[in-house]
Amino acid sequence: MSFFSKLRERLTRSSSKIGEGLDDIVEAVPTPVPQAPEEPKPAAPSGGLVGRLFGTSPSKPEEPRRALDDAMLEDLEDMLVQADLGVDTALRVTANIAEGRMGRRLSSTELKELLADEIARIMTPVARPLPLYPRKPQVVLVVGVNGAGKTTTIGKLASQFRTAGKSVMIAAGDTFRAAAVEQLQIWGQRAGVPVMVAAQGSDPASLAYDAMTRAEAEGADLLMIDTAGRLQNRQDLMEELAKIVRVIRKKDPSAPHNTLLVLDATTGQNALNQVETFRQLADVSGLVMTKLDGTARGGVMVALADRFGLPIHAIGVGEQIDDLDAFDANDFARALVGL
Ligand SMILES: Nc1nc2c(ncn2[C@@H]2O[C@H](COP(=O)(O)OP(=O)(O)OP(=O)(O)O)[C@@H](O)[C@H]2O)c(=O)[nH]1
Repeated sequence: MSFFSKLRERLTRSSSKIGEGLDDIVEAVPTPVPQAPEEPKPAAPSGGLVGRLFGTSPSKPEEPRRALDDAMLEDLEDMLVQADLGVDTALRVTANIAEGRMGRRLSSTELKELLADEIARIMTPVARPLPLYPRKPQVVLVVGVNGAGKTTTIGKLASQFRTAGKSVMIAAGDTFRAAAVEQLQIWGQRAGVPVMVAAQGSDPASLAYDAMTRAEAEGADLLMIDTAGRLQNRQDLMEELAKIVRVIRKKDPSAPHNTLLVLDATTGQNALNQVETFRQLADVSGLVMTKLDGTARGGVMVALADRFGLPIHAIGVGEQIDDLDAFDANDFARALVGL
């Protein structure tokens, strides 16, 4: 199954929330024909947005339509806020949809197309795969709260890099949690990648240093370093992360080359707070969003992109090794609105 099919199939809780929300908005106050003008249809559809909107659109003549007015915009805004886009983003998206269309009679399909387009416009600049550098080892520091999906993401990424012919090494930097280390070892085995561990409770920075030394000696392309996610004591965590960075910079002043923040989509708006917090703790260079399957809160991705503009490198839609892929703005936007 292609990742897009998987995304569309697994994003159903978010997409039905938005898709059905849009159906309800249009059907709440259907405008009888022909009280108000419809969206103008060009004579010859030419593909792209115009073609999708007016030419090949599956919108049938009998589809209910509602004239775009302030009340409809307010409904749209409320629905988007409830779908976790956040107030600012919902306002901006709604205003853009309204521009030049007041009074037009829109079908739900047309509204979905318009919304997908607005979402894609916000998300396209942040849809950037994890950049790969010629530097060996490229050091990828992985941060995020416990349970966000760091271990799983490291395992999935390691497996994909291996498949792409890269040699990868993992350092289990959450040395306090034996279970976290074990999980990482299991993922390492699955991905066919060595996992460096240290005694429970030992200094993660010292493990990071040893891992750097080994990765350099073995000529590894990538070193992925897992970290603890205890936000209960921010000061400790900040010092721990700062020390890891200090120590690996003794080996390579340009490291870490990426600091990935892993976020759990099911936390909704809380993901925004986590970005704020981790940006104070570490120099976050990009995001990975996990658990988009089984949550109705996928809209938070749009809020994240709109608020922070940080690259979104990958998204996770399940627990299996191939359930992570690069983030594609158009695929995501269309899947999210239920198209
Ligand atoms: N449904 C779903 N579950 C996921 C996804 N990514 C991770 N998980 C699950 O989320 C749980 C936590 O993931 P971990 O990778 O262990 O999270 P972590 O951030 O390393 O957490 P700690 O090990 O507690 O620090 C596990 O049960 C994973 O299987 C995803 O994309 N979808």
